[in-house]
Amino acid sequence: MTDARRKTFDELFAELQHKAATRPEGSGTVAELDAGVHQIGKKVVEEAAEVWMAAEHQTREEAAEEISQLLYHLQVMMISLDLGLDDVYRHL
Ligand SMILES: N=c1c2ncn([C@@H]3O[C@H](COP(=O)(O)OP(=O)(O)OP(=O)(O)O)[C@@H](O)[C@H]3O)c2ncn1[C@@H]1O[C@H](COP(=O)(O)O)[C@@H](O)[C@H]1O
Repeated sequence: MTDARRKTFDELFAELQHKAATRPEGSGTVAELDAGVHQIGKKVVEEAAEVWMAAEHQTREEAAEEISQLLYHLQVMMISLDLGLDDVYRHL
């Protein structure tokens, strides 16, 4: 991971929505969506634990990477539940 910004939260969400709609071959997102809410939930919990461990025992950069992965899996869960960004943002 470089310091250059690759994409924002909203941009990633739009990309994942597009993947879900077009189902390109080889997409990990499509595979995770097909695996279902239970499996996505396990990834969310796994990544949350990795964020915690990285925060306590690893570098800030490693923690940032784990946080990005947690955000990704949360977005997959949102799409699986047919939740849009506004459905979540209105609770912030
Ligand atoms: N940002 C992410 C992203 N963050 C995390 N992950 C996935 O989350 C998992 C990270 O888990 P770990 O590092 O713990 O690795 P792991 O435990 O070995 O992973 P698994 O064996 O469980 O798959 C991996 O499966 C990654 O592929 C992501 N997968 C995809 N994206 C982005 O999502 C977009 C769509 O991706 P595709 O659907 O694959 O085309 C692209 O822009 C990608 O860059």
